[in-house]
Order: sequence, then structure tokens, then C-alpha cells
Amino acid sequence: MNLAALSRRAAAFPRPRWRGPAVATRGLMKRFGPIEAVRGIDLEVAPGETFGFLGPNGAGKSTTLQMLCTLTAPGGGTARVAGYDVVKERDDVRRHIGLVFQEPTLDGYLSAEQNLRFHAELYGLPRAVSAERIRHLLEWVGLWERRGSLVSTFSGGMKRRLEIARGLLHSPRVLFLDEPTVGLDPQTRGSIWAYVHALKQREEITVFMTTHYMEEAEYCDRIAIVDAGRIVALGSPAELKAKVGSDRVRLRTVDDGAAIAALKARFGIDAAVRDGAVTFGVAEGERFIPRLFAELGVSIHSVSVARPTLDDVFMAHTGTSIRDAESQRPERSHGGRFGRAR
Ligand SMILES: Nc1ncnc2c1ncn2[C@@H]1O[C@H](COP(=O)(O)OP(=O)(O)OP(=O)(O)O)[C@@H](O)[C@H]1O
Repeated sequence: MNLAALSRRAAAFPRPRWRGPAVATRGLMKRFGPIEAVRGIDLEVAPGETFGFLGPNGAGKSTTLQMLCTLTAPGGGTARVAGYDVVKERDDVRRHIGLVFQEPTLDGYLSAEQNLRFHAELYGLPRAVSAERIRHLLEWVGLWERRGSLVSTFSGGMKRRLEIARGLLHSPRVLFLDEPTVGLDPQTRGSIWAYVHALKQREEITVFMTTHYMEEAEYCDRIAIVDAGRIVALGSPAELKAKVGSDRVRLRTVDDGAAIAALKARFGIDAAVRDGAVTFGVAEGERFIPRLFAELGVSIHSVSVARPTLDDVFMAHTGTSIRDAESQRPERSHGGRFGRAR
């Protein structure tokens, strides 16, 4: 049965309101030849949550998302989305999810409104309903005035907003966003987040997104930090940072090598030079600073203390920063991921 027929059937036989987890996986796995892209993901996302999958390039974020969206078959384990099994009830999953990809999948030769109308027809939305919803969504993403313009004339930010509107057209229960702001300038990234926030105010929807931007993960209710195909930490950003425990101290000194040796010898602290400063973690950093000046025995030019960041969380679980993890892996193009052979 095609998507349109499924939607008509659903409209004719409304289901009782479903209350289980929006996303639930057990031992989810995927392998590409010798590469173990996803190595046993266990996850439960509650309805209404904004959930982030945070990790460096190649961590397995997109592959997990593709399995949840039924775009690639799991190699092992199970996954349910909106209550439906991604393998046995693929069409049901598809009917209840919206997708926004990294790469635009809009038709540049059609106008903004035509793109949405086409999508509405694909999902079998009745005309009266879709016309109203298209207007509503285009107004909401600030594109109603430009509804007649060809999408090929739109900026990157406008296209992403239109994609979000399209992803919401059929009122999905779960909206999947794959790196929704990659390639956008900081201002446009901020505005995309403002739309996601506003969306949570007006629709009862779960948002599941992947990102490798720390600052974006901070917007999520909960995040899973993934590395090499596994979840290494799971919780709210505040919980995860609290678990790291230590503050991050950064020193600029006359002699970094001597400072690192003295930190080890006098305080038992393992420090390293990162981004041009001697960096280490210590509980209650502000209280430690006076001792440092008194006892280090190496002249200090400047010192800063910061509360743990999500990068510190990543480092605590993997021994490396996300940035370093990305630079250690072969860079892959962000383009065409959904077009790759599976
Ligand atoms: N179709 C494919 N064929 C072969 N290998 C693949 C395929 N898709 C993903 N991989 C590999 O699986 C691993 C995980 O890739 P994935 O795209 O899921 O990571 P990611 O965390 O989303 O990274 P990025 O931030 O770069 O998108 C990588 O080593 C990648 O090269």
C-alpha cells in the first residue's frame, strides 16, 4: 500500500491516542562491510522530548537516524518509532515521522508552495486541510510572502526553513533533523533553533536530531553522546556536565613543559597543552587557584577557570575532544549521504 492510501486509511480509522516512547531501540546495529557503524544502541526517547545525538564525524549518528527513519535496514537489534517497528511496520513509521536532511531535498524548479503541495499530495492530505496547513506553516517560517518564488532562488537558511515546514506538513509525531544547521551561518543557525523552540510550543511533537555542534546540543532536553558507534553518555546537558565533576583550568605560563611537570609532581594533576594553554581538570577550580600561584614554582601569565562543557563530558568518556576526534577521522563529505548505496 502506498503512503497516500495509508494516510487515507488512517484518517478514516483514527487510532486511540498512543502514549509509549517516541523512539525505542534495543541493541541496534549496522555494519558496512568491515565498518561497524553502529554497535548496539539502546535508547528510549519520551514523547515531546527534544533529543540530541551528539558526536564527531563518523560516530554513527546519521546511520542510526537512517535506521529510525526506515531509510536503511538495521543489521541487528530492534527499533520502534511512534510505537511502530522500523522493519515490520515501515509504512506506519513513515506516516508518523517528518524528515529534514542535511542536504536540501526540495525541488528547485518548483515554488515554495508547490513543493509543499506536492508533499501534501504524496501523503494524501485532503486539499482543504493541506491548503490551510500550507498557509499556516509558510507564515510560521516567514516564507508566505515568498510562496510563489522558485526554491532555487532561496538562501540556505530559507531552504532549511522550508524543509522544516515540509517535514511538519503531515503532522508527524516525531521530527527527525539530521544536522539541521550544518553549512549555515551562525545567525541563521540561531533562527533555525528559534523555529524548533517555537515548534515545541505549538505542536505536540518529539524532535530527534543529530549534531556535532556542542552549543546546539545544549538546546536539547537530553542528549546521547556517541563515539565509534556506541552511546558513551546519556542524560540532560546539565546532568552530564555535573557528572564530570571537575572545572577546567587553563594557564598561560612562561614554560608550559615545566608547568605540566610541576602540576604532576606537586598536585598529582595530569595536564596537557590544548589550544595554546596548559589545561587540566580539578574540583572547585576557583579555590585551587591561590594554591597554584603559591606552589607551582613556574611564572603564570594568566589563568581562567570554566565550568565543564559538553566537550569535557566527551573527553571524560573518550579521552579526546570532539574536535580532536573529528580531525583524527578521515573527513567525509556531508553531501549525498542519503543517496549512498546501502
Ligand atoms: N553507505 C555506507 N557505506 C559504507 N560506509 C558507510 C556508509 N554509511 C556510513 N558509513 C560509515 O559508517 C560510519 C558511521 O557513519 P555515519 O554517517 O553514521 O556517522 P556520523 O556520526 O553521522 O558522521 P557525520 O557527522 O560525518 O555525518 C563511518 O565510518 C562511515 O564511513
